[in-house]
Amino acid sequence: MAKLLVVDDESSICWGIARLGEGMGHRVTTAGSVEQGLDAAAADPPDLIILDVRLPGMDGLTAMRPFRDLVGDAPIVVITAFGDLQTAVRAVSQGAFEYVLKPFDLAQIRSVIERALRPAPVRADAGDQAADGEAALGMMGQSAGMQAVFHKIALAAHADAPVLLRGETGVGKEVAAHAIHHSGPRPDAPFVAVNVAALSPTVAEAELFGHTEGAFTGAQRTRKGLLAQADGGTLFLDEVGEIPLSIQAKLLRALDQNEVLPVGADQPVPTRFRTIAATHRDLRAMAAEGEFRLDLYYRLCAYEIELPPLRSRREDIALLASSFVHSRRPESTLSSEAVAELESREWPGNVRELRNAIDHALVVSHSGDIYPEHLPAAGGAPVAGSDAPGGLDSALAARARALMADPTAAGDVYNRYLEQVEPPLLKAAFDLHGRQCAPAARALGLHRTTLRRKLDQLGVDAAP
Ligand SMILES: Nc1ncnc2c1ncn2[C@@H]1O[C@H](COP(=O)(O)OP(=O)(O)OP(=O)(O)O)[C@@H](O)[C@H]1O
Repeated sequence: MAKLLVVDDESSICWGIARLGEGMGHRVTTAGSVEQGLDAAAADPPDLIILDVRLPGMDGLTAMRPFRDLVGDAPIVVITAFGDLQTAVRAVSQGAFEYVLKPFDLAQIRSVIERALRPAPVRADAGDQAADGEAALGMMGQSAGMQAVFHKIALAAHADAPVLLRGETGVGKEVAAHAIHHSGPRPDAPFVAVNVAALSPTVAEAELFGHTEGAFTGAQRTRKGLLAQADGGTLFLDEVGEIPLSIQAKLLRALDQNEVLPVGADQPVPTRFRTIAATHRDLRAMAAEGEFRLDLYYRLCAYEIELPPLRSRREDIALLASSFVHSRRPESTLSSEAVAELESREWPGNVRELRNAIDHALVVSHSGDIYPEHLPAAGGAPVAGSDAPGGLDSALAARARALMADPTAAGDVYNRYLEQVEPPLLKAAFDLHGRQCAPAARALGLHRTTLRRKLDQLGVDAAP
């Protein structure tokens, strides 16, 4: 039997966990505030603490240190309804055993209790480093998908394992890489970002590994490569799927041996850094096709974090959009109609595209608030480098959703939708057939007078 202490101001949660703990054969004490919890822990130190973050008086995260002083290494499980990146990072960096999001089910808590009380052969000491670099932690998201990402970032920050960030273009892989670096133990060490796709294959080797004076035409002096510049810090390899095969073996050797051989040099230069790589491509599939070395893939991907596309976490759109508006022009607000329109779109370019749409709207709306008419047209060109379905289907789906969300279209959505998609078809057919109604109508399978009437309505000069 173990002693559990539950600190939460929601009595129903205390009650539920207490019944669960007792059912598991443990003795459970509950407290509605940190202050009461500290008194209880001082009187009878528990073997496990389950601690809420938002509490009246001192908050749960601040309370972790005084609890630690009382209970030593006993596991502390943090629970919160308000997960954000800072909370996750602070909880993990202060040695939380686990970070559980509300609402949770009791089966989840049961499994955490079982694991927390299991004697651990080695318990990782997450150390005492406060999470600095808060500026880099401006990563936002309230969706369950982003909460899970924050948790993984927090775990990754305090491990040295190579991280692979996966996700479509614009989902936030680079901000996540910064967050991992700045939340880790060496936030002031160099963070060297390399966009591999932007490196020309001819100079990639010299850029990455450096070169000696005279190593090739134009190499007028010795230059330190990016891998050597990252020494002691983090190397962020963006678009790592684009790295030329010819360089992959040399990169793998450098990562394995913690040294690089600059072009033209005969002596390696030591360098030790953590790698964070990012890609929107499926590296495993590339490896199967022989386009990416499998051994390099394994070397880069000890820990994988998948960033979900924005269309699968629509609840983040209003939060992100409002904060982009606020950070650029605090006196403007985003109307609820604009939010509905933004939430209806597909965002193949993800958060980057959303941010650009807000920038566009801020220009168009001059100094006022933002309404749907200020936003750029939905479903722009597919975003380069994206595997997202950015084309016609998503543009049409976005229009459909916008109409469904428009109260003035209620009961007439079908006709209103056709009114929007039909004109480009009719005009294209008309133009393609030399602005002749008869052949255009034949190609479309419409009666000639029907086409003429429709073109008249559109204001297209369709005289026979
Ligand atoms: N969760 C987030 N909170 C706030 N801003 C974000 C978030 N995710 C992305 N952004 C912003 O969106 C833009 C694109 O993000 P980022 O460059 O990290 O994407 P990426 O996945 O690395 O894109 P690419 O694959 O094209 O390089 C940046 O301006 C970034 O600040």
